[in-house]
Amino acid sequence: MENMIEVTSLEKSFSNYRALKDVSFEIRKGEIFGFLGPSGSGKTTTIKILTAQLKPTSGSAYVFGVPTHKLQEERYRKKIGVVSDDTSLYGRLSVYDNLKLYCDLYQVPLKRIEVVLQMVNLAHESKRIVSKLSKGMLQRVTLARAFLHEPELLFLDEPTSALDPVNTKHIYEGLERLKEKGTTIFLTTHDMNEAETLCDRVAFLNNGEIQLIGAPKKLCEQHGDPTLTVELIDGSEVIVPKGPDGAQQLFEYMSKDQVASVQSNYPTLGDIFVEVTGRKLS
Ligand SMILES: Nc1ncnc2c1ncn2[C@@H]1O[C@H](COP(=O)(O)OP(=O)(O)OP(=O)(O)O)[C@@H](O)[C@H]1O
Repeated sequence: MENMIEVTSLEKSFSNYRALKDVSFEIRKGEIFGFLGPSGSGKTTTIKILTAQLKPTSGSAYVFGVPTHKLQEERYRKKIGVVSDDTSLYGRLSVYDNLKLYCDLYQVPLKRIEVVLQMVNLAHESKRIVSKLSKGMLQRVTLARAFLHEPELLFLDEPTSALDPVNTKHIYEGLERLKEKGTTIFLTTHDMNEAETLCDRVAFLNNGEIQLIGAPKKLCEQHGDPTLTVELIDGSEVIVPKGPDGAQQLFEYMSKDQVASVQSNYPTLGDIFVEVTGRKLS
């Protein structure tokens, strides 16, 4: 599969502080890739380098097969969408007028506004003045704006941090739809559930270093305990090993109709993060 992003031995220092240390990863076309790390681990710095807002100190970063400094060119800018804390919306204008300005800038038909407002559950709020919106609504307008020009590559810096569960679910559905259309998504989050729900692969970032990369399910299997917990109908629990011995035990419980449930003993991504980095994510 074609790579959308290729980062090799990336370093970023601010004065003497090394914010990114020998960071390497690639992101395939059409993937949702999660960058997970606690506050200060270097997630935003990475996004800023990948969107040409910051220059790396050393190492290389390629997006669409070109070095990131070329991304300022209009033909590449049009293919990228970025959502971060910095909303850059016009406070005195309505939601609709903010999006209209963006349509003009990116030569997008105005009918897209309705589509993206529906994606972020703001279809009935288009006349609201931006300065009067809640933090969560602002976050959703920023997402709508990033979806407007149907970018090939989306950078989302903690896209649901201000959202309630209903709107979070709405955004997840929107992101899944974009993925189905082939959009590649680079997502940073503190939220392990978000990563497990959305991401094809995740990288754990800690103190500017990548400590683990993989598909959430695979990571859980690799770090899992090779046992099953069998809950019996009398309420007791038995741990049985996976494999032929466990199968025999399970068969005996089942043939006596004693099994209420069977569960794999997999850790969550959060458990693995603590195991690998020695620290909690949030
Ligand atoms: N312009 C800057 N000048 C000096 N230090 C900086 C600058 N930008 C980031 N840093 C430092 O680099 C480190 C990584 O910051 P970064 O914003 O990338 O972390 P983060 O993982 O995105 O954190 P958060 O989850 O809180 O947004 C932090 O220690 C931060 O203080």
